[in-house]
Amino acid sequence: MQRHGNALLTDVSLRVLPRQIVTLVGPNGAGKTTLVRVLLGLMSADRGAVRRRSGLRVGYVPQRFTPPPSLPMDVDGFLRLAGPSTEPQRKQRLADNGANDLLRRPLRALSGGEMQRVLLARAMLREPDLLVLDEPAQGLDVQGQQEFYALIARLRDASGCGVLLVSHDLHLVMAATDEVVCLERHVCCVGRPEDISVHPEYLRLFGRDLTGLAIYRHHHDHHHDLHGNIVPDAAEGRTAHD
Ligand SMILES: Nc1ncnc2c1ncn2[C@@H]1O[C@H](COP(=O)(O)OP(=O)(O)OP(=O)(O)O)[C@@H](O)[C@H]1O
Repeated sequence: MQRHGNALLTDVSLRVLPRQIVTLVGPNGAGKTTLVRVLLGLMSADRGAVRRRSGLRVGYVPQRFTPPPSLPMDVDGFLRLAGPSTEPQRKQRLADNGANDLLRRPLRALSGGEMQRVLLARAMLREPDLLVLDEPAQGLDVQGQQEFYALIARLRDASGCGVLLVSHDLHLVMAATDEVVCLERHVCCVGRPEDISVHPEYLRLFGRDLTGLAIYRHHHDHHHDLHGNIVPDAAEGRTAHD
């Protein structure tokens, strides 16, 4: 996929199965959001195909949502915008997310963590087969992120939906994910966390200290030109870089 002569995504392939949590990690500008937008049908790729199971329902949780001042509504009003639902259903979705007391709260009064739970409740009201979350825990503290990822895993267990999660927080998502896909405009590395966490290639890509806060080190046998195209290092006599 190219835009304005820049290669945004090249040779990307990924699959999300029912009940599976797939986490997309990669540095800033790696194309994670672009890939999510292609998968959601909001952008079209120049080549390739997106295959959806027939009748697939998708729930989406964006990176962040700031309600405009011109939208004075409470949480219940916001959830009603998601589509037809009853008040007990809306209450239940909030309760599932540990946000029981937020139904009558003005949307603009919510904390960052509360807003993410409301956005998740809104996505789950659609009873999705696939839940897509683009860096949903950004802005939460470490404990808040851990709780949020654990909540996503519980919702997956309860509903059986597949989950595609975008995250920078490799060390936190490791516990909650079934498969990690590392993207830097192409797929650098993919596998089950327990397998790739001991794989030399994975350690080379992400650093060795997986017990503490993971140090995000990204090693390559190639580099990218100014347009994002992949250039093998051997072609220019370069050595691998961090
Ligand atoms: N429509 C577009 N036209 C041109 N360039 C674009 C377009 N959309 C995205 N880009 C560029 O593509 C690159 C990838 O952007 P994207 O938002 O997908 O990355 P990301 O991995 O989600 O980054 P971050 O972690 O910073 O959110 C960026 O350099 C961005 O400027």
